[in-house]
Amino acid sequence: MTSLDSLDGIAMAKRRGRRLEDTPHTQAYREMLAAVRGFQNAVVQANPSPEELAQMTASLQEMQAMLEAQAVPEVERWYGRGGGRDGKLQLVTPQLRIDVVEEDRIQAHTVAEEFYIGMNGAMHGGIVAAIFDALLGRMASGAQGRVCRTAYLTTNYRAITPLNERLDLVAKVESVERRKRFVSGQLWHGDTLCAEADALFVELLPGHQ
Ligand SMILES: CCCCCCCCCCCCCCCC(=O)SCCNC(=O)CCNC(=O)[C@H](O)C(C)(C)COP(=O)(O)OP(=O)(O)OC[C@H]1O[C@@H](n2cnc3c(N)ncnc32)[C@H](O)[C@@H]1OP(=O)(O)O
Repeated sequence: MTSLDSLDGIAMAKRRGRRLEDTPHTQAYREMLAAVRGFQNAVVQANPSPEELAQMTASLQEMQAMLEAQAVPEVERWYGRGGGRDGKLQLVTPQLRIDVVEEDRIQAHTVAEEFYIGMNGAMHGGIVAAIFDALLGRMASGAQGRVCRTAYLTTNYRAITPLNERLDLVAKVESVERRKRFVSGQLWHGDTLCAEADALFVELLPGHQ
């Protein structure tokens, strides 16, 4: 562990929350992550032949070794940064695009690819919750970039959330009490409310992880 691995949560978030500089090198990283997304979508849809599987496994192991040789401490990583209206460089959820940011309300949209499938064309419920965690966390963070953690997040699934279709999201601050921000969110497919969530985010204190 290096000294940079042991920053407190606020210091780490301030370092990791900075927008990633746009250089040919970081652009190449963005393109690689987009290729990984494409690969994930292809993986879940294909039943390759044994020969193809052996070939792909060998290639993947080679690429994994290349990446492992370039591993850096969390604070220096590009993964998870990005920010702005195009969302972060990450693979946990579909890419979230922020359309409107107000003091107590955010509007965003996304399209979830095949990788995020649960069953029978519906998005996996854990991914729906992860989308809310990211969006509501962004809402709690606000323009000031408060560093918060999720204390609880309750998701209600009202209708199937479809893949490969535009989904609209809205997040609101319901109330604020000291370090606590109670926020809510909705996920819509057209006129259909697919899911809604209530969450509490607590602002970290210096020294908190
Ligand atoms: C579209 C988007 C594009 C992206 C664009 C980038 C945006 C960039 C932002 C990203 C945002 C990501 C957001 C992800 C965030 C995680 O996913 S974090 C990971 C999941 N969460 C965790 O691991 C948290 C684990 N829990 C903890 O660390 C601690 O319990 C907490 C939550 C920090 C609270 O601990 P604490 O600071 O010691 O607080 P504590 O004194 O116990 O309690 C403070 C108050 O909260 C209350 N409280 C605490 N926990 C609870 C609870 N579970 N239930 C009810 N009340 C509670 C207490 O009762 C107390 O209330 P009051 O006495 O003030 O009335």
